[in-house]
Amino acid sequence: MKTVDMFTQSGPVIVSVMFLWAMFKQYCPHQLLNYFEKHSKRVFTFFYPFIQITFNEFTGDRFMRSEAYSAIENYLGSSSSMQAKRLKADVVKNGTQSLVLSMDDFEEVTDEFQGVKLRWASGKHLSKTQSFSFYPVTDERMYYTLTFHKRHRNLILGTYLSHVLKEGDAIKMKNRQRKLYTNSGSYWRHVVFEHPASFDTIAMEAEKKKEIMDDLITFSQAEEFYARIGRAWKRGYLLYGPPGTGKSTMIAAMANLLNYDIYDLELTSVKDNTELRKLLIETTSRSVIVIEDIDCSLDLTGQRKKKKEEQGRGDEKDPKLKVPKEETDSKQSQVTLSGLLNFIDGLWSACKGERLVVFTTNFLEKLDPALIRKGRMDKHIELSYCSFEAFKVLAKNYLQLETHDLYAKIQELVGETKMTPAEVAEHLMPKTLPGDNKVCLEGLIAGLEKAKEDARLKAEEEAREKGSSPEENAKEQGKENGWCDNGNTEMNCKEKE
Ligand SMILES: Nc1ncnc2c1ncn2[C@@H]1O[C@H](COP(=O)(O)OP(=O)(O)OP(=O)(O)O)[C@@H](O)[C@H]1O
Ligand SMILES: [Mg+2]
Repeated sequence: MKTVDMFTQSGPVIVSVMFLWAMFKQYCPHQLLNYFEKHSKRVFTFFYPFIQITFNEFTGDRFMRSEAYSAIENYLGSSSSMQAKRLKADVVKNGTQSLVLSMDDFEEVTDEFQGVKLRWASGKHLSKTQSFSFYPVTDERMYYTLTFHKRHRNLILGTYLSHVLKEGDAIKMKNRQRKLYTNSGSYWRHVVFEHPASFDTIAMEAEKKKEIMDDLITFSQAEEFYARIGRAWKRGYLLYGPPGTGKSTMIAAMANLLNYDIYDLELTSVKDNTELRKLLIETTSRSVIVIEDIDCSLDLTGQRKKKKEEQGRGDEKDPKLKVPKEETDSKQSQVTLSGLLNFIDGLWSACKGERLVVFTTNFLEKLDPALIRKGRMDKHIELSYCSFEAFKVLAKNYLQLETHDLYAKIQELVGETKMTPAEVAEHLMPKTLPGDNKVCLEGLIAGLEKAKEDARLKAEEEAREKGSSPEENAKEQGKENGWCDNGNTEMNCKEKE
């Protein structure tokens, strides 16, 4: 589309009209002048080819900053720093401190959208408020005005303004300081969230890592999809595996990837389902709601089964319609599985914005199948003992090593032992600075050999007690813990069989 510089083209016309009006005022009879003055505004508006929109900093309620104003402020940030001569600076902390620039009062910048030029200007209303104070208080109210030619009315009022608001909100989300919330009883407290974990540093098979990242990114961009299919914009993840395999680290990496806040929900300190509901309703959009060690947080299985027996009806048929029995019985009762399931399924259908719900557990088999069925926990992710591929990620992070003569030995031992990434990482920590890579790798080999020997002795001892062979006993032991020989869960082993 041809770009039209409307301001340059229309300038001489406006100047001529104003000159004629001044001449007319000088020589015109009094009554006629009055008449013209009365109608001059209307005439001027008729000929004035531009439309002007004002966006005030405060809405009707003087204490509420207008969302549109702050979105525009963010949107204009980059063009302001390029074009305006006078700028205002503010510091934003998001991991590191960074400067955010916006245009100063009574500055102007131009913007271009689909070939149409527009002009943004900043202004300020000053008024003196009535006050009993010795010094008069000055009330400042900022505003932005947008000016554009009236022939672009539809484009600007429709597409352009929603583009500005969307872009402005996205910039605001990027610059904001993220928070880690924890609950103490029914109140959330927060600290600044600055965890360094990222998917680059997570030790895991590259293919699996990519699949998780793709899933997260697809979810975060799927607002229209969820609206179209009539589902709440939420996704449940269940992270399971032995202690020290990176479940908590992965949650931090997920939040960092999507730029989300984290709500770490401590269920044991929540008194009842009413408190749980309050806490969950208070969570904001673009957040990860985490319930760690779900199997330890509640006697989930027992309470659910007991409740089922008492009520004699299926709990999970339509959880949205039911009021948890505990809420009606007693305010002192504990959080129950049915309460938790109700909220996961139903509550956020009424809340705007996207949320991830992440459960972690060391014992998958202890969880009630109703809690982890697809739809509630959409994606089950196993974090397991350190594989050779995972070791290579750790070695790259900790030692900046791509390969080494000792890798072959490590590959062999890692395949035969169950060592968590946390333990492997501990061996790779340099003992002196600068570290000696060979010393670290030899330390790891010694650790792996010891773990292998310990496992062999343990299996022998248990076999002696049971009167079976060490190999059979090791297999039995794996099944009891829910883990197979190679560190995979029983469920996974079955899938593989
Ligand atoms: N897969 C991994 N990738 C990178 N680092 C890891 C990984 N697993 C564990 N670690 C390291 O080990 C430490 C402990 O890991 P983390 O707390 O994430 O384990 P977890 O699975 O949550 O354990 P738990 O079940 O006891 O809560 C982390 O600080 C991290 O540095
Ligand atoms: Mg953890």
